[in-house]
Amino acid sequence: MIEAHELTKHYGDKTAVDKITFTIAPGTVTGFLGPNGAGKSTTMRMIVGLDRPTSGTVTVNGKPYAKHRSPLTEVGVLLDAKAVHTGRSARSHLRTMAATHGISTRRVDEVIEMTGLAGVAGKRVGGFSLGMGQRLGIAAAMLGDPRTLILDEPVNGLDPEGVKWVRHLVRDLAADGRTVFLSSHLMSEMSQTADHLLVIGKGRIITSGPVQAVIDSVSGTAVRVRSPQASRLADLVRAEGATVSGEDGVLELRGLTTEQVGETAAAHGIVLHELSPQRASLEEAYMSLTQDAVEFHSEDTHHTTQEAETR
Ligand SMILES: Nc1ncnc2c1ncn2[C@@H]1O[C@H](COP(=O)(O)OP(=O)(O)OP(=O)(O)O)[C@@H](O)[C@H]1O
Repeated sequence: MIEAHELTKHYGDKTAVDKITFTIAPGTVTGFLGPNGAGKSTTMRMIVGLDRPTSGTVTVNGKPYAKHRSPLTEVGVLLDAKAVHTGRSARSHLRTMAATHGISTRRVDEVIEMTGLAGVAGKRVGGFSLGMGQRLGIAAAMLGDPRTLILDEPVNGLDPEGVKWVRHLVRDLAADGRTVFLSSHLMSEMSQTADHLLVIGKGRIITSGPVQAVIDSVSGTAVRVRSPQASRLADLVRAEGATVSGEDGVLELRGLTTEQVGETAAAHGIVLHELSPQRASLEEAYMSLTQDAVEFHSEDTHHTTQEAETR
């Protein structure tokens, strides 16, 4: 469980995190989303005591991180996988970490096995690929068998097999009753991995809630209907308050549920060839939610090409 209350961080004049209050519940995977510079890493760093809040509080499993006597067994953290630049082997790096926290070497071997590093555990970490570094970072986070995991961009640099592995790993950890809080810019991956979302922009919470509720709050659900009597159905559902668009026997309705549309059709003997909810993707919802919070807008590609041509 992670609980933040009015958590705030200023860097000089810059407000990186602005009075955010949230609870990350155990037994769930909570995705932390937001554009570059939104304040995700700063929030995660404050949770694990690497940055001191300017004001407000944050606790993990009921206490500030620094107050835990054995933090590694409470909270597993992956913040910057590239941070481990060492000439030591992966095994020796993990053993050193384990030794300073009273964790057995058997557990080191377990996490090496669990993260698929067995074949390279004797190799120098400095020579690791980005993906191997991520796996090592996850192994280190898992070392103390913690109740809470905080993972900043855990799939960054992983190949598709690695991405799938992280997805299953975090889902299993949450199913075990653990708290998993992870950030990612990969929306399709997040929609498959997370139960809940916390979306921030410019240091403030934009929205939070179950993934589908967040998507529906933005787009609402449209209903697609195909019928040989489409125009008659369109008149009926309009009378019930739906907005209708479409042509050639295919309608897209908003404002009614699939159940309501089906029942209206049945009550008037209208034949349906298709009746399906049309949900927006998380990516579409995310873009719409964060459009005012993006600090670093990309230039329009077309525009850039034209500029390049005139140079
Ligand atoms: N040590 C620092 N000193 C000054 N400003 C900082 C520092 N760390 C972060 N910031 C600023 O705080 C804001 C939030 O940064 P943060 O790294 O938390 O965002 P983020 O959501 O993790 O972004 P990204 O998705 O790019 O990793 C940014 O404007 C950033 O420039």
